[in-house]
Amino acid sequence: MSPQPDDDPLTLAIQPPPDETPEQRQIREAAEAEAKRVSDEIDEQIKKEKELSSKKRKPVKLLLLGQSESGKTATLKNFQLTYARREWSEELSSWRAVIFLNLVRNANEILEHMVAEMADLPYPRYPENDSTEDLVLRPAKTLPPLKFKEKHKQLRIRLSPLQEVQRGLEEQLGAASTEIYASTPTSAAPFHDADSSGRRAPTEFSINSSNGWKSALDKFRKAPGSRPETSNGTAKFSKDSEEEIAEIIANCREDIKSLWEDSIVKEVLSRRKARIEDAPGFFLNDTDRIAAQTYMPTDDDVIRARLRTLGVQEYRFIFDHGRAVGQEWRLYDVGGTRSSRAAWYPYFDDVDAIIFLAPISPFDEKLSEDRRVNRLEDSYLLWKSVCSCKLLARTQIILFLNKCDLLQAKLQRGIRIRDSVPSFGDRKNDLSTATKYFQQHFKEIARQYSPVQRPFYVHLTSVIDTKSTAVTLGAVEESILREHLRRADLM
Ligand SMILES: Nc1nc2c(ncn2[C@@H]2O[C@H](COP(=O)(O)OP(=O)(O)OP(=O)(O)O)[C@@H](O)[C@H]2O)c(=O)[nH]1
Ligand SMILES: [Mg+2]
Repeated sequence: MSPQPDDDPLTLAIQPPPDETPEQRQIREAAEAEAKRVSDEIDEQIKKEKELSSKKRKPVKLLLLGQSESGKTATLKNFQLTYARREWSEELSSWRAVIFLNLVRNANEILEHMVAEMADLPYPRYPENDSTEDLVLRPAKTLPPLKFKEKHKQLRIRLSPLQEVQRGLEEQLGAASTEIYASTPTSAAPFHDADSSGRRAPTEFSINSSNGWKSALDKFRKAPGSRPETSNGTAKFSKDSEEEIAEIIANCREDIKSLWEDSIVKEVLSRRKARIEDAPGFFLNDTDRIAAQTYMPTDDDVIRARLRTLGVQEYRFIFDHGRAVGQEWRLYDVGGTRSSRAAWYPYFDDVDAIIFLAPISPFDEKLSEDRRVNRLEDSYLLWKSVCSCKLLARTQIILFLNKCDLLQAKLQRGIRIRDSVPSFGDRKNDLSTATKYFQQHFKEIARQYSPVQRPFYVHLTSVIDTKSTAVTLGAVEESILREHLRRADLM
């Protein structure tokens, strides 16, 4: 039998005494009201703290934008290296195949130039409407022929297995492992049309986890022992193909080094204006280390490895230290070629911040996908479109003027900016003047085209330098987090 209300010990305990005087009753009721007020206040405080912590827990969304080869993926890798060490370490070994491919490609490219020079083939010509003077190439014959020796023929024969290795690796790593050289001309910002018409770009361009470097690496990892088929259907690499590839490359080590160090080969490259050392994924100065069966990639190798991003890739990290420890960040890394940019627009919605990468070293280079377009000019156009995009009007944009190391090296070689950028005029041709000049140009575009004025955040970077990039990312992290919380408060 359940107790009657009057018998309940708790009810009995809190009941006012039967002989309570009116004064005692007043005091008791006041005390009860005060206790309730304190209790309500505590409840309210708990509710607010819960709300704040759920706002904090909302993932920070960060989009990496910029033309192809601007350093978006390299920046993403720096984030992972700095804030998610465990995942980074787990992935390190998967990059071995990509680095092998980069090195092998370096060697094959030199061989191609050497063979062309031996056969006295004319130098490649770029389209008629290409206006850069240094690309107007002469036929090989105008210079005295180079004195190739037996050694060069031997190198060509002994290094021929590297062609098969390159094909095998490209097949296994998929489309991300090859660059786009020419595509149908597209505008700098094909997403712009979606913005102005108020329509969203088609969503089939959204995250496609079956492409991009992450899945390229996964494919390779899942395929130990697989037999990649060559174009004629024969299986070229048996057993553990990566180990077999490592062995072939290790056997070619001395020849690769000898090719790269040869003075006639250097002259070939100079005549053909092939600056392999400035191109993405250059590893020929590390042949000793990489062309070894026991080779394992270092942090720096992975940052310098080149694998093109396809589509849009999402990476989720829980930051393992720093101010944002425990906070989830979602980084979106996009493919930067002109034809990939239509896929960006759906990601502009609800993004906390954008890091825009503009490489400033290629002021005298053309886009590989459209050889009529100067790379710096393309970055200006893209920056203008991003700054003027209405959907991004209130989004924090951080500009990285990247590849400062390569710019420095170029200027030291005596390449004059004003030859490619006439408006640079008679300014001093040094790093500090050049970076100030480019920075001013980007700042002016932001001021002129942003629908709502916003602070101009800029960093001079060389994102292959992991130490200095970690410091930059520290500042970026703080500023993005502050903005993230401010936005959360407004919601
Ligand atoms: N020397 C130097 N190399 C850099 C720098 N930033 C990036 N790279 C290298 O340039 C190459 C291209 O960089 P990625 O990060 O792959 O370029 P991306 O912007 O992701 O290019 P897409 O995926 O094609 O859009 C890689 O090999 C990088 O290691 C830099 O500041 N200095
Ligand atoms: Mg990329």
